[in-house]
Amino acid sequence: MSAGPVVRPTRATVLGGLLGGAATSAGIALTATSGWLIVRASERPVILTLLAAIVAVRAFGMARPFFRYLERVVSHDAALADLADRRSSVYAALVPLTPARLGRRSRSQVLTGVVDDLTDVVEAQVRVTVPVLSSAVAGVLAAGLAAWFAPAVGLVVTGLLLVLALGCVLAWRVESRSRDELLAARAETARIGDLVARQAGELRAIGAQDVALGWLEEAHDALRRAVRRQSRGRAGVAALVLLGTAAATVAAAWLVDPAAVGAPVAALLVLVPVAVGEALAPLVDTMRALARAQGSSARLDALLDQRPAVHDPEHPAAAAVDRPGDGPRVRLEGASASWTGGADQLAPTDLDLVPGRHVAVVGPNGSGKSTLLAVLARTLDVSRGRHTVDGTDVRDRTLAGVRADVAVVDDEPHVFATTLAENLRLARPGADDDAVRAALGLAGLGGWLEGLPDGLGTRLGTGGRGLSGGERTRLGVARAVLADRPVVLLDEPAAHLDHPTATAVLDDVLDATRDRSVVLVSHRAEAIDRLDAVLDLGDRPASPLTKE
Ligand SMILES: Nc1ncnc2c1ncn2[C@@H]1O[C@H](COP(=O)(O)OP(=O)(O)OP(=O)(O)O)[C@@H](O)[C@H]1O
Repeated sequence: MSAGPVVRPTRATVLGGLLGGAATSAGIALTATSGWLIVRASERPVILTLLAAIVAVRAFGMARPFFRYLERVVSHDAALADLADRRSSVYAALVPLTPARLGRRSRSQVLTGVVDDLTDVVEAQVRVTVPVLSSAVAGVLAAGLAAWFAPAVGLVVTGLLLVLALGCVLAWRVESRSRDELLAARAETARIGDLVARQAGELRAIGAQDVALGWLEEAHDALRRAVRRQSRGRAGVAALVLLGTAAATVAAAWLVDPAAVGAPVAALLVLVPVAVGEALAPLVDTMRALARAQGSSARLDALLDQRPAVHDPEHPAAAAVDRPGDGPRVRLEGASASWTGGADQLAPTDLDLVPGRHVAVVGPNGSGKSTLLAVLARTLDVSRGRHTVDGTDVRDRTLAGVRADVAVVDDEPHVFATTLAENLRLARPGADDDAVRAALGLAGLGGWLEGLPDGLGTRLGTGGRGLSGGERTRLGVARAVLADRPVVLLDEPAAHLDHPTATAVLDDVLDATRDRSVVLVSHRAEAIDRLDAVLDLGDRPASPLTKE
């Protein structure tokens, strides 16, 4: 899926552009007719002859905010609706890419980036498409009106419009070029600053502090140069627009003959380039929004155009009906996997899971423990070897079918800003209160629940009750228990807990999942003695079950 073109006129943006054009034209007409009125009034005519112009000045003065308001309502309404639609479709496109195609950034970082980028792209409708259309409408009207009074002034205004268009192109080039340069320079400054701050002790110990400070100085210099280039570019474009307006005003004053058209009309014509320059100059600034939106759109496209790591087969096999126990038999035979399609991050691994069997997975950092869980949860497929469920290769089954058997508990279960009951029911919508209470009890949260003033209705998360690390982990376990899936994958559930809490939590987890197949990734020795087998991924190349 692509984020779509940045500038894409729709019915609403065209309507917004026309309304904006009416507002900008009213502003130009207000300046021009005011000039006419002031000069005509200085001739002290009969007051009645000025009435039409006075009414016109008032009408233009009121029309400008009126049309601007309508333009804002129409264009913002359309942009917000567009944002809602595009967010839904982008989230839907992100789901199949999660987690394998999202890189190593956390999901919240990915989501924050996507939300910001999408907002930039949608805002471009309001900040770029509408002003460009408005300016085009107002510019053409002003040039036509001036040409009607004096063709030469019409040509001058047309020339000014061309200068403004050139200013926009130059501004867009300045912004597009400086965007990448500034982003790279800022990232490099932050990276080296972080290194110097975090590793200060080590750098001092090896006498490399001055060298590192030199790198920081170089990074700052590069950032300064990038900012200076951008500022110079912006200043140059602003000067071009101002000089163009001044030159057009002088040219109009030189070309208009007050004796031929009368002093009031001459004043009106001389003021048209001033009014056009003033009303359309902000268009140059919209090029910042355009360049930013194009960068955001390119980032979104790069993310969303990826092929998901796993997908449904064309002709899925049916799930086994006669299972040996209460759950599936899951087997890995020489299974290896890669996140990127290159080198394997999980070396050939064997695993045999049957209901009631609890297996610990250990190994040093980066040995592929979480990758193994991703394979079992089918967010990643094996690159070699076999992954079967009840004898059927999982790639012949639907993703939903395989995942329906699996519950995953990671080291930081998310607590949503809603009630305790709703936080649990995410795992099994429709579960009644008794089932929710039972799951909390099995996860060791029974006593905690009794102490809550509002029981299951207690609000958690932002604005609600906070949870300790242990309570949070148990909440994740309670969700897995409530989900009632036969295979439970636990990714370092006790990672952030102290020793006694970790022991208690892991004991409760293993009791609560006694009849299920469990794979527990852990660096901690606390619970491992209670498990049926230990799979050591640090023990390469073979990966035997070392304890039976
Ligand atoms: N979503 C991902 N995209 C790309 N590479 C990844 C992704 N997740 C993990 N990796 C890489 O796969 C390799 C194995 O990582 P994995 O998280 O499975 O190891 P681990 O044994 O669980 O490590 P740790 O104990 O630090 O959690 C690492 O090199 C890691 O950088």
